[in-house]
Amino acid sequence: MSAPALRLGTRRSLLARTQSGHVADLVRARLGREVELVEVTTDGDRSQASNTSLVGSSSTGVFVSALRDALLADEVDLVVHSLKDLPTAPHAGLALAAVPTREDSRDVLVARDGLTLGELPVGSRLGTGSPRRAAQVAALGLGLEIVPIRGNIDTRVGKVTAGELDAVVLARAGLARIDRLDLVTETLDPLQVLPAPGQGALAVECRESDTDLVAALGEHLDDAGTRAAVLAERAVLATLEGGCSAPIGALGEVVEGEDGDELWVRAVALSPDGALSVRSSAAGRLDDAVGVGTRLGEEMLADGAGQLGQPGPVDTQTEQGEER
Ligand SMILES: NCc1[nH]cc(CCC(=O)O)c1CC(=O)O
Repeated sequence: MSAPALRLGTRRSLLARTQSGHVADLVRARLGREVELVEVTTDGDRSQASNTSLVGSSSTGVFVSALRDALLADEVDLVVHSLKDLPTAPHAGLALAAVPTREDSRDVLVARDGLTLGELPVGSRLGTGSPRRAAQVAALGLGLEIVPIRGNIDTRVGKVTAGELDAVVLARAGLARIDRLDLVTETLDPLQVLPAPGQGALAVECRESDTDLVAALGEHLDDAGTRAAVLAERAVLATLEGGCSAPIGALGEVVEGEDGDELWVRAVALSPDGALSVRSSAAGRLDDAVGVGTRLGEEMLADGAGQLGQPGPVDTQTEQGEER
């Protein structure tokens, strides 16, 4: 008798289904297991359906927690998250079984008339719901008006098409996954806009107690370079979260060094208006990814990253309000 089909829990949105379908294909091809997609309805999806505001709930990760609940209730065997939506703290009973090879981690501009950031006239309206994107775009000093927006990719792009906004900033990976890279008018250089920790990467999560599945996913789906990069980026974030509420960007990259692969990490913390920022970088070995990221975060705190925050209960780290 062959093993029963693995149940892969997924949200209903186009991006979620595409990501889940991609991992299901990898599992079929590399583990030789049958996979069945099981739809999990999240509070976030429900409140979108009823058009209720999500304000206040995105910080707790409604999209992530519904999938995790389904895992813990044994309704599904594995789930796929956008890694940048995962809280930095590990979840009891769950294992980050695999981090597959990531998509391009950069942010992109989708602007009217094919314009790039530098070509947008002063006073142009640029939409983003991400404090990290808002602060970094403001820091460029282009005189753009930053307009807070939320909603899924279609909703955000639709505001440009409708003429309500001149441009929006999105994750390139999201557009790539839904096959809409044709919308991109500029890919933003990480020297100007550093992506969110984990951006462009997927997290494959399952029950820690499913040790065979954890091992098989780790062996066949995990990409060591991607895992090292995102572990370092998340270690920067976790370290800064302790003493800093400022928006943070971080990007780890694996480069070939003289003695084999090296991990390079760049990070930025900014005041919400982008006027102040602390930037730093660090390098190290892939098997010391968490150490590299942690030391980088500590150095940024020593450089004053803890003094960049803002008053009020604004959750600057979540970018989930933008997805849905
Ligand atoms: N902001 C929410 C979000 N969470 C994950 C993605 C897709 C890209 C990724 O996997 O990093 C997006 C869309 C975006 O940022 O434009």
